[in-house]
Amino acid sequence: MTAAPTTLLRTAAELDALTRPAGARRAVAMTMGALHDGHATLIRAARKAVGPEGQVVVTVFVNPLQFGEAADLDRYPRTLDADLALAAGAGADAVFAPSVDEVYPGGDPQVRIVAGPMGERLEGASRPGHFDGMLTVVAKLLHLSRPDAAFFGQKDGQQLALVRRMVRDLNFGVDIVAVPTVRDPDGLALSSRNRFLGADERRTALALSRALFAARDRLAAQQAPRASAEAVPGGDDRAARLTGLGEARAAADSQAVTAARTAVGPAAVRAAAQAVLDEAAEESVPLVLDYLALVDPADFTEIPDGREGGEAVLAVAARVGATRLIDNIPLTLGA
Ligand SMILES: Nc1ncnc2c1ncn2[C@@H]1O[C@H](COP(=O)(O)OP(=O)(O)OP(=O)(O)O)[C@@H](O)[C@H]1O
Ligand SMILES: CC(C)(CO)[C@@H](O)C(=O)[O-]
Ligand code: BAL
Repeated sequence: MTAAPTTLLRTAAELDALTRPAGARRAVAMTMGALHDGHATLIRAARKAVGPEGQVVVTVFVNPLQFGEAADLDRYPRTLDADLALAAGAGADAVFAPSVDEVYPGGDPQVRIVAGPMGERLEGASRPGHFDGMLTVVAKLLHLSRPDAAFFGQKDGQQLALVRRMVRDLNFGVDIVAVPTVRDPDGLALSSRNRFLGADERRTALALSRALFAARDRLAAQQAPRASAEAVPGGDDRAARLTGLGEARAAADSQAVTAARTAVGPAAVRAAAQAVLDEAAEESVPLVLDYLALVDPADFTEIPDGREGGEAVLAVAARVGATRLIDNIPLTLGA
């Protein structure tokens, strides 16, 4: 079955004139185009949320304001015809694909959203001004499309956290919905920039997701003995009693269990990921690490080594050849 075509809207006036039935909810999925299945998942989630009566608008706009390197902006893929077909297949009613002049008619805007300290860490440190430019266009696109809900991918975790923060701090009155990262079967997070990777580069790039999974597995392995330690009645007391009885082997086992109980920590999680990245740095097509950080999902500050519980995001950014990639994974410490 071929999907109903989406309406292509080129101007703010056309978007403004897009009507919806009374009571129908509108959802927006913002993109920079070169759509892939990660975007399709966002659009399908939006469609599911608003139902068949609702309206799904996809925006396709490569926002110059959020690019630092001119070369990155120039080579960013632009594939509007394929994007329209993908958006239609995923359930979009309309695609808003304005020109740069349409979005910024007076040139670069004088007044912008400032991301603040949270926008200066990690991605913000590597791409100065990126998050100010991103939030400025997200604010504009929210005003132009006036949705009830906007859908963002967890792959761009810091972006998602900042959009949530802007909407809350500045009372935008729109629901921000997060969509889990969609990956290729081998683990690589889908990204429009993946198309720049040659076969060898792609093999090296797999180290990003492998590093995150290694950290997740290290955490799970530490948590399994910890869970059984908690099931042993008496823990440390029992070890002492057994030593007293000369049952040295059993005491050693109990002490190992106690040690495992305290071993769950940020340093071990980071180390597991770092080991994979270090290996990839030695490949003939090397991975060049930008950052690996275990952060608090609320504000993207680094989690101190002493913290053993709570939600965390392990985030990584690296270059392979001329392509810069990011990925992250949510983790629960001490669960
Ligand atoms: N693999 C993915 N899974 C889920 N959501 C994704 C994925 N890739 C992108 N998205 C989301 O789609 C929206 C648009 O992202 P964007 O157009 O920048 O795509 P992209 O693949 O991240 O491109 P790139 O990282 O190369 O700029 C963002 O909310 C982003 O988080
Ligand atoms: C949210 C966004 C569309 C703003 O340009 C962009 O940062 C993206 O594609 O993630
Ligand atoms: N996917 C986030 C947008 C950017 O890289 O500029």
